[in-house]
Amino acid sequence: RELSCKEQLQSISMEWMSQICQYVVRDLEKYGICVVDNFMGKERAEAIHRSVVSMYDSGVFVEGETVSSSLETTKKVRSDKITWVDGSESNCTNIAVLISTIDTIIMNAIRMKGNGQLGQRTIGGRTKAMIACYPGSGSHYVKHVDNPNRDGRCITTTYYANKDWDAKTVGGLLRIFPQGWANQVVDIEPILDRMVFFWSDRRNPHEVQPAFRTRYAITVWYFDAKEREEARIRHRECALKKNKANE
Ligand SMILES: O=C(O)CCC(=O)Nc1cc2ccccc2cn1
Ligand SMILES: [Mn+2]
Repeated sequence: RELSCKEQLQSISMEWMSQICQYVVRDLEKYGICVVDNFMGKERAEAIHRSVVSMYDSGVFVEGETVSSSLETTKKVRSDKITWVDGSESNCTNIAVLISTIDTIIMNAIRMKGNGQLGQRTIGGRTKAMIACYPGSGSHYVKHVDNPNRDGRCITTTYYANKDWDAKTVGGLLRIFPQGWANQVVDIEPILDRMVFFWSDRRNPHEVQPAFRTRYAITVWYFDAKEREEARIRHRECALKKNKANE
């Protein structure tokens, strides 16, 4: 019988967990970026790869929105296809284990800090998991900031599910331009079972370079409780203003 999500989680040793949390806390606070390899282990990583491939083949992915740079030309700023899952969907048990593992790491990283904060942030909630597929043939994502205007998202966590990826031949690098590092860039190959954590705000502009092979990534964003609440209030106020204007 397939182990339940809970049983699978328990099998992940607590020792490993606390090791990873230390890296995440240290690297996020020091560099704003943390890369962890062999995050789920080879067997589970390959199962996640199979799950996202079969989901993609089943046609549930939709176009990532294209932001028109001006009226006449709707320049394609991104060409990924996405689908959102919470892990309860069919064929998503492994993704549910991935999401729970990231949750545990983030929550324990905060507990480790003692003051209940990670980088002066109090984490309060997260998005569902966004599975993105770059269908190859040069698909990319132009340089952007995930959260430029305080929408509440504070940590971006992206997991890569690409077998035998070789960026020298098929591109697809995640390139981060960390603010305050002069003109240094951080190039991250989207290899199988690699997990990346980085601050979602203007500290980490990043791009996905053109990929010439199908490229899968699973992203979960964690909210800063205070910033999220403030964003909700601003959102409600501007909705009220709009209603008043329409009356
Ligand atoms: O796949 C990677 O290496 C990262 C790709 C990436 O930056 N994806 C992404 C996807 C997004 C989708 C909606 C809104 C904001 C978004 C910001 N970033
Ligand atoms: Mn992004």
